[in-house]
Amino acid sequence: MLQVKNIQCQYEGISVVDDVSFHVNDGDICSLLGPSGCGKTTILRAIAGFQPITMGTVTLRGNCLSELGKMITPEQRSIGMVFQDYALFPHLNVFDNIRFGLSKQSNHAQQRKVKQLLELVRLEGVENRYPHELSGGQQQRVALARALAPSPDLLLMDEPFSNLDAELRKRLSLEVRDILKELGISAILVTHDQLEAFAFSDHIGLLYNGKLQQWDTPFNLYHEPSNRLVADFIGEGSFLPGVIGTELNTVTTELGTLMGNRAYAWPPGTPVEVLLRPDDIVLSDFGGISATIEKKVFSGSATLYTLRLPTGSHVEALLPSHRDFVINEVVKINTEADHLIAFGREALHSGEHKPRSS
Ligand SMILES: Nc1ncnc2c1ncn2[C@@H]1O[C@H](COP(=O)(O)OP(=O)(O)OP(=O)(O)O)[C@@H](O)[C@H]1O
Repeated sequence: MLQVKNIQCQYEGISVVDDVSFHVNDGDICSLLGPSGCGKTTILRAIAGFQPITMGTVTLRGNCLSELGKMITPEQRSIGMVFQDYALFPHLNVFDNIRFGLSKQSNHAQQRKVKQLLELVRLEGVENRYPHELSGGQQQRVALARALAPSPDLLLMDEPFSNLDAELRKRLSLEVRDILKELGISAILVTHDQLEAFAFSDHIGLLYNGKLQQWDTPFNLYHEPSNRLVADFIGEGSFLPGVIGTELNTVTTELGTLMGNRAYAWPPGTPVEVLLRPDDIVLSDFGGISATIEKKVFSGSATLYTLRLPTGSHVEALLPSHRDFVINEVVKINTEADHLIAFGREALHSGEHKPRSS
């Protein structure tokens, strides 16, 4: 339903979004993820109609909204927007804030719609309060209801949960996802919080320096990063040196010969680095490689350990926290990595794609 094709955006002649393309299907919930300044908000503003584009097109349901020299106004786009600071009208109560976008409808239709939305976002009973009389989470729900009131085709959300504490943030983002899924509304969320993007989205676009590095499902972004930049940015993990083995799909490393779920295009003996996620490393009761606990970070049900291997290389392991290892303790480990991603060592730090034969 939304197609963003080869768009470029500039500020004062300098390109900050370059050749970005993706599409959003009906009912799809997506996120734009990336470090500060990578261009997420600029892309969202280009879709909303606040930011001109200097190349490419933005098309919604087949209608071109933006191209070079053309920008349909935000009000004519059938796109709702929720901002980081909620942008509620301080002089209007909750009911009137939500009703704001419905001015073209009859009074009766407005009343009915606002009541439905109050129920949907679970704010019945506070409709007469003013924004300053609401908690952050309640204000965010009002902002959501107001953006949903005109039944937009697409909802855009710019860091909508970032002013909330961690617990509320998590709960509200899942609630909002449920509401959007219930209504079948497509949405794009801008966030720099990857766990939020993982939990919220069907698809995620990872941006770096104004370029889209990968548009994929959260699972693939984590397990099948398309280049080194994505692998570095997403999740925890370590890169272990190895060489392509003689057997198909294998890489020989100091943790043994690892077998992945793909055929590598490099010839045997090519030096590579393999990406090992913390959940790829398991404790081994029989045999295995000795590793020394160097650091540990407790996170409730699991502990993230940094382990030093005999050669001095490091890997990370996420282990159930009921077994509590101490710093400098030596443990035996093995790998269980189905998605064995390798990068050519010559491509390190260049962000170059890994060769794949299939
Ligand atoms: N009005 C402006 N004038 C000039 N440069 C701008 C303007 N707005 C943003 N930029 C620059 O454009 C680039 C992209 O900014 P953008 O706000 O899209 O990034 P972002 O990924 O949303 O960042 P953040 O996560 O920090 O909000 C940045 O380098 C930023 O400094």
